[in-house]
Amino acid sequence: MSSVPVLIRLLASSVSVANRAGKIVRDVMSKGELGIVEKGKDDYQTEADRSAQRCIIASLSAQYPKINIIGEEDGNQIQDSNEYLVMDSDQEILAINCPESLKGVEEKDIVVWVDPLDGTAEYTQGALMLKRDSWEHWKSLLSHPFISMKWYLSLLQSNYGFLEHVTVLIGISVNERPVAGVIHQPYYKNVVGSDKIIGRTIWGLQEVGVGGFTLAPPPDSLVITTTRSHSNAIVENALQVMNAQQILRVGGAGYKVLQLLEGKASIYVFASPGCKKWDTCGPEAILSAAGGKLTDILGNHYKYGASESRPNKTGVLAAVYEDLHSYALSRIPQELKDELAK
Ligand SMILES: Nc1ncnc2c1ncn2[C@@H]1O[C@H](COP(=O)(O)O)[C@@H](OP(=O)(O)O)[C@H]1O
Ligand SMILES: [Mg+2]
Repeated sequence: MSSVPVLIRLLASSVSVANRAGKIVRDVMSKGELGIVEKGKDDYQTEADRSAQRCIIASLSAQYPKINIIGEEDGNQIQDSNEYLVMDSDQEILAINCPESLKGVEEKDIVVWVDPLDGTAEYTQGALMLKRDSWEHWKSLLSHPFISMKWYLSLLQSNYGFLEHVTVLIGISVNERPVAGVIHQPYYKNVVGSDKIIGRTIWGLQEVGVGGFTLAPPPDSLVITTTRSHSNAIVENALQVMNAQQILRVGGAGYKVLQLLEGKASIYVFASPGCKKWDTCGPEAILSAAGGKLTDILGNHYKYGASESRPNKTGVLAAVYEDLHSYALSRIPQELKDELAK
């Protein structure tokens, strides 16, 4: 076991702990007590964010004490977390042949970025689906302060509301660059043989590739994916200049990168400082392991060293093909780049 390089062991542990965190996310939802805290404008935290982060940080730091692990939520108290300790490792990942360039990586060289629940807005809105069999519930939603008629209709039409947009993200960086990552989708519905399976885990590793899903080429027409809950005038401006056939507004950075990887969207454009390092580290690692590229709106890569500032101040631009990324970059007007770089 100890002959397996630390980077491979860490990725295998991250896959296992992300699965457990996904179960925590589902359990909090089914208990129905979300414990919502408002961190800032349009920025919420729930009991699921807190507990899933405790589980991930406690489990990884118990096994890899010298790794610097940074989570989205404050207060990484790891006392009382024994119930959450996950010491399993994904066997498929453990069997991977480590690329030469990563064999010598030591714990002290690694920074891990954790977003225990990406798409919190969609998660809290998903709670509205809990009592979906009750007519009284649907009637009461009509007067809900956060729900427009358009949302109401889209909620009525879907089984899970926006819960499929929710992901657990773990990004592994070395020398400031993301080299491996995990995106777990707690509400993904899957049928294997006659069994209904809920949840899936996608991973990527530099020079090795990706797993947990089927990589698909981008759609024939230009489809842009972007935020559905954090838009503003600059974000919309950057969308307009793309000349897209369709705009897919979905929640979470992880889910948007999944849209690229599964051929549902061509480019992810978000011209705003709202995303943070934990939103992009894991997704960027997987996207680049699949041959894609994630940068800011100016075309520069983010750095993931522990001392980097948390916000991705100059936005996100990503695509599964380099030429689509270059196209998108060429469409962004200089004034817009200047505005974000201010
Ligand atoms: N204006 C803003 N304020 C706070 N967080 C923002 C934001 N814009 C984007 N984000 C964060 O970036 C992630 C993706 O956002 P979006 O779904 O709008 O594309 C979300 O992560 P979390 O859900 O983990 O908080 C979201 O909170
Ligand atoms: Mg997030």
